[in-house]
Amino acid sequence: MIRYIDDLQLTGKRVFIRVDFNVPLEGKRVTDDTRIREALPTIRRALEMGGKVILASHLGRPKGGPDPKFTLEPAASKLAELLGPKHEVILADDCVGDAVKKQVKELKDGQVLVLENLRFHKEEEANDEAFSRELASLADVYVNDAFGTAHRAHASTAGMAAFVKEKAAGLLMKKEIEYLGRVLKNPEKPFVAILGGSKVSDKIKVIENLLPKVDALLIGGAMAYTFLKVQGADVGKSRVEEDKLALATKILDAAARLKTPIVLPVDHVVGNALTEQSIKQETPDRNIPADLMGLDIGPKTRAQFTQHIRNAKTVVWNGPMGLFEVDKFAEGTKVVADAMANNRAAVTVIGGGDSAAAVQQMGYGDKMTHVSTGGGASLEFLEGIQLPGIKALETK
Ligand SMILES: Nc1ncnc2c1ncn2[C@@H]1O[C@H](COP(=O)(O)OP(=O)(O)O)[C@@H](O)[C@H]1O
Ligand SMILES: O=C(OP(=O)(O)O)[C@H](O)COP(=O)(O)O
Repeated sequence: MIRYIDDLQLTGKRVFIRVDFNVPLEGKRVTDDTRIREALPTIRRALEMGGKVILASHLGRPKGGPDPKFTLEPAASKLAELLGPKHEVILADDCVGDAVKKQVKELKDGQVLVLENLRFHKEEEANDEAFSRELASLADVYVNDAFGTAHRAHASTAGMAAFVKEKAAGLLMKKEIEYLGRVLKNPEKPFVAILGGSKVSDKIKVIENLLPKVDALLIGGAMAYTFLKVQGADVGKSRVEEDKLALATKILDAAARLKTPIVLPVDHVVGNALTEQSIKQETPDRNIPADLMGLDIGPKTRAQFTQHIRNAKTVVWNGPMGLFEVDKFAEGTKVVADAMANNRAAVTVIGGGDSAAAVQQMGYGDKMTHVSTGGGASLEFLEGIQLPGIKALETK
């Protein structure tokens, strides 16, 4: 059983909240504050419930020692801006040690203490027991709201849960488990999954887990060419994982046995380079000229995919339909986002990573039922793996 923050009594207690403030930066500027905004409901709830709020996160992949390039300072400033003048946000110099203990002790009502990057200590990623205990010593209550990092068994995401009196999931974690879980457990039918992105190998376990559950699996993006090659189509210079052809064959056979349609592109937008300078052509069918590569799904495929999405009651999508970073190859990704946004009768869930970024960028974010804040974490969740960060919250 997992308890949620609302199930706890927080008045006067030190509430240690593991958040995922691993946000993209340009210098000192946070270029996408989604993860910070998504953590606000839990932070606000803990403050309203009278808790003394301590936030901890990693940022980037520093090499196990302090490094100013990876300070949480930009994230803490962004948080202060989002929380408004009623709350003071204090950034600690470290995440453990006597100075931090003192700051926790002196924390006043309404103040929020942000600990410095957990990965400045190599013990964090090593899930070191002594370090876990040290983090736990700062907490009366441990709340994990870092869904984006829930696939890591680190001290702050898993280890410390064993050494705290009380533990619970935060509201973002709750939302992620609810919506991603619904897709896996009892999706309303018809249930359509759309997978794209660069590699079959990244999505193989997701395909295997979803195949028996979905009414149709739509495949776009570069990964489609490995499947098309197996089926005997000409794929030209498209990205194909030659060493995954046998695997793709196995998946197509499994789908045939289950009578689950795998819908592959029937036409493409092709080019000769991965840049805006590339030529752009549409193919009349699924074959690609020898000297060109498939960089987006074509208009007939877009229409087919749209039709499937329009009729669905549950849609889950992970991975772009083409080289969406280049405008002239972004149409397929946009059409899928648009079709999902316009199906108001369906539960629409976007796995994190590039597809989530594309959906936000294109302005469809708030039109989806749920856009996951986790890339790797949402993929592993959809693979059916119990994430260590969630498992650690289980109580008897
Ligand atoms: N046809 C294609 N040719 C080359 N690159 C592609 C193609 N389709 C998608 N991509 C690229 O794949 C990347 C996303 O792949 P991936 O990391 O697997 O997706 P996600 O992060 O959503 O799981 C993007 O950079 C996108 O431009
Ligand atoms: O951004 C993250 O992962 P993601 O890019 O897969 O969503 C998480 O914060 C985990 O970071 P990590 O992959 O350095 O452990």
